[in-house]
Amino acid sequence: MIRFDHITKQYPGTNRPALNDVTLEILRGEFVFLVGASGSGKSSCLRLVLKEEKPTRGSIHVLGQDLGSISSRKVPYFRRNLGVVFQDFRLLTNKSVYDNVAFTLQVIGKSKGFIQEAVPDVLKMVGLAGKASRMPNELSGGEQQRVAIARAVVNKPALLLADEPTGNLDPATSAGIMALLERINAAGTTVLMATHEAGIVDQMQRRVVELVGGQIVRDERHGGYGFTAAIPTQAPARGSGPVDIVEDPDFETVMVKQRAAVVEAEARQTRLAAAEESLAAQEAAAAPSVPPAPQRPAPAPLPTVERPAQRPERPDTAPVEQQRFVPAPPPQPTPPPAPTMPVQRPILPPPAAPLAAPPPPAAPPSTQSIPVVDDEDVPEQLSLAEKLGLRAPGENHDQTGEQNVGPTR
Ligand SMILES: Nc1ncnc2c1ncn2[C@@H]1O[C@H](COP(=O)(O)OP(=O)(O)OP(=O)(O)O)[C@@H](O)[C@H]1O
Repeated sequence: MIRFDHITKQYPGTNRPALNDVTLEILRGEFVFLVGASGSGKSSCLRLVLKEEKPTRGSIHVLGQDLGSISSRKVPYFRRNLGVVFQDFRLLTNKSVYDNVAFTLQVIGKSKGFIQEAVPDVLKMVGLAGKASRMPNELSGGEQQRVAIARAVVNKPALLLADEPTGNLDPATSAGIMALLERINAAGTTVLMATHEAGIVDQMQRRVVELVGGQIVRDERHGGYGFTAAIPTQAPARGSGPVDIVEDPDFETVMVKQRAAVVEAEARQTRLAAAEESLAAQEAAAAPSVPPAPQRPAPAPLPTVERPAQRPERPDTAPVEQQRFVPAPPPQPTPPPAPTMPVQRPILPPPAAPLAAPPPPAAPPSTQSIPVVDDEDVPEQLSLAEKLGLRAPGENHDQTGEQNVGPTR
């Protein structure tokens, strides 16, 4: 699903790498937490998977594709197989909940009929079926994040990347968001989540990959947050009830459809990767001065066993061995010693009723700056559609995104 082979990432103008010789493999269906102190390289990992950044050294394979062989022009198509959720939600503030989710499908040219079926389904899955016509500023923070998750998964991605998705939420609301991500993972979507939330990681006991100074220092099958828990976590607010995620009786029907769609999307991606490999081989044969592309490993077989509807795959079937990664000592300046304070393990509340918190102001869309290194790099400022991988960088589009949207090939 994701493979980093000896990845080093050094940003221009810096004197030490953000990631230093990182080798990591994440298999289909896993739920992986990426933890580590601020600046340890978590977001850099996610940006590399998204191909927002290029590694300085090493190779990355995602969904069977060597990212080094994907041209800038094809990056948006590659990203259609990924869902991305950010800490600041990044909703379109002038569009309703329904339209925020539908927008993702409109820009990739899905039919009106498809959108009219898919959007209510996914809103049901995230527990917002009754709030489709609300505007983002009429929602709580947790609800806004659920819209963002709905938007990320409506296209049935095989892989969901989440960069601190609970960073702006209180503990009770965070627990609800995590329950939702667990259910999405149970439907077959692989989840890679960067987080500082010790309580969540400790509670879920999923695979944990810990970074210190750009190197993996721990890769545990059933991990807790570990020594990086220096960042204080809030106790649940008094009176904040647990969060109702999905109590709709049709929920399991929706999840069955979601599972089938993810399997289908993976099969489509495998076929696409094989076709692109064949095309690359033909192009290489036609241009003898270009060295042949390194051979890609055969795609892993598709899952043949349905996962249980209620429970995600438990770690005892996970393919990772505890503490299997023992990194070499970092050659760069030694990272600060791990804090010796005991790990905080706040108890997460059980899922149940929605919070009545006042809606926070919608976060403005973030414009992340990406350094330009050469012509192959993605442009510095990306629009939302570009950021979502739904439109080629630099491609013309209108202001609202409601007109002239469609497939870019
Ligand atoms: N665009 C950039 N240009 C230069 N340096 C960068 C850039 N992005 C990140 N870095 C540096 O790379 C290192 C890793 O940053 P990264 O954002 O990956 O860390 P992180 O673990 O996600 O941190 P946080 O938890 O605070 O988000 C840091 O030292 C950071 O300053």
